Amino acid sequence: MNTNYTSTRDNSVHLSAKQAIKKGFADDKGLFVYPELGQNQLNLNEILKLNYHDIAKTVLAKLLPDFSKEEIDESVEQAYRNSFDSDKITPVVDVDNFHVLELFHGPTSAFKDVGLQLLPQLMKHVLTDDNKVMILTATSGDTGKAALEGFKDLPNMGITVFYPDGGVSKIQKLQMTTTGGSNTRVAAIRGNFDDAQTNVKLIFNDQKLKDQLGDKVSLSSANSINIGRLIPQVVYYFDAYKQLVNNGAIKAGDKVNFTVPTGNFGDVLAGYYAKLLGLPVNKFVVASNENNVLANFFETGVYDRNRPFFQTVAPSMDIQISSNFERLLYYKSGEDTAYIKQLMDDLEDSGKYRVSKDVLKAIQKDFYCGYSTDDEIEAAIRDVYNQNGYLMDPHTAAGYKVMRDYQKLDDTPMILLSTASPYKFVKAVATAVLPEEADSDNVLQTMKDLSTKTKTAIPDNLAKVWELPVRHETVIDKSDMESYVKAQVEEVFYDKDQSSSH
Ligand SMILES: N[C@@H](CCOP(=O)(O)O)C(=O)O
Repeated sequence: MNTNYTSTRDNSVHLSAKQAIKKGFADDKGLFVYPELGQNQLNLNEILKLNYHDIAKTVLAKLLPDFSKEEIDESVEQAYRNSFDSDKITPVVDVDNFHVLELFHGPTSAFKDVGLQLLPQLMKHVLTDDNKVMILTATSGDTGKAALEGFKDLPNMGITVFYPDGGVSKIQKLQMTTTGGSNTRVAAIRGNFDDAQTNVKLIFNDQKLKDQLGDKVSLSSANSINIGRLIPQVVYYFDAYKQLVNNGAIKAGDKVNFTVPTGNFGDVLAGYYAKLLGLPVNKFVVASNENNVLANFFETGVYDRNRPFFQTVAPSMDIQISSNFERLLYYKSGEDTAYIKQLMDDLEDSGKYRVSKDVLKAIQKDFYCGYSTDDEIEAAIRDVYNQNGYLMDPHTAAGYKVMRDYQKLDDTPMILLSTASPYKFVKAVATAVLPEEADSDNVLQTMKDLSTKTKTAIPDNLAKVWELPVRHETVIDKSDMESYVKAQVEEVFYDKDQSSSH
């Protein structure tokens, strides 16, 4: 068996990709990583000849070596055959002197669909006949709905989503709470995203709960902490580069920059994996919102989450513990798992850690980081719409502002990742381009007016979500998440007669 994966916190761990996907999260609280990722690169010239599906198969074959060719082919085809409204899956659009990589053409209008249409298909090949898995997901708005949609009604799989009560947009909430399916569960928690993510991680490592669930039921994750969610995102970096080569914007081998708005650091880490696998990238420009822990880290080398938590107009990035940053530290420290364990223990004990000068320098070599305030996000949406007729969502707009700052230093061709449809964040977008309706409580009407004014189509799933009955109204304390999970495992796997209204 190929046991290519280890833990960021203990290099004596050896697991296959299938085992890592099934577990989602390491027993030592670390994340699964593929050591020496840069040692065996992909052939860029070959990749440039492929369509999206075939690039996906090539990347997966490299990073998930214990999946058979048939398993990978079937998973990719099932994931992407009919679910996206663009043949390109993730099309690149030219705007001004930069390119926008639109990642919101999937069934829930967010980039999370790219990973979460594929992860459930991979999971089918991971579970043996009598295995059952409950997928636990912490969301600040986008991952939740994409995970619910991906895992809905799949045999032997259940999906439980926790979101911060009052901490997501009205439409994000509606998307999640109207989800059908007999195996879907959604609970708002009294707390923020970091509380949800921290408690989900604690639940994964709760031995008493594992004993109660027994051998046949395991828990796993649909967040980017799971390599099966993260690796599919590597694909669109290669595909975007190919699109630029094909439309003559760059020549094969030229370097590009990517700007990535991010909270949990998964999306931009997937880009770094693409670079390690041979994609010619000069810089990754990382954009946060006012929860600017990462931006401060890039200046000081100190990751310090002891600060107020802000609810911003870009709620999916309202995150102060960027889980995947741990994976970057692993690679940038020379895969020093003892060092990573020490840093993460410091974070747990005191809410902060300081990296060495060498590690900070190594990170700054590939990454630049900045942040955007709510006012800057609003101005960016307005300016780009007025000047270029292109409508951005608030997260993409946060990226735009930081990208413009960085472009003063470097004129390498730039690709800005657009992470979600503007129609998921109608209030913030209307404030920028439809100010007369910004205060309206009628979000559906504002959505329609936004579409009329900007001559852009409302994605089907977001237009129809208003007609669906609300099925999930549970609100719980964060301290009750574990008992909630236990009860949902019982219902989903052992009591098929239960009403699916939760
Ligand atoms: N931004 C996310 C938060 C979780 O991030 P993930 O990429 O690790 O799933 C969200 O919208 O839920």
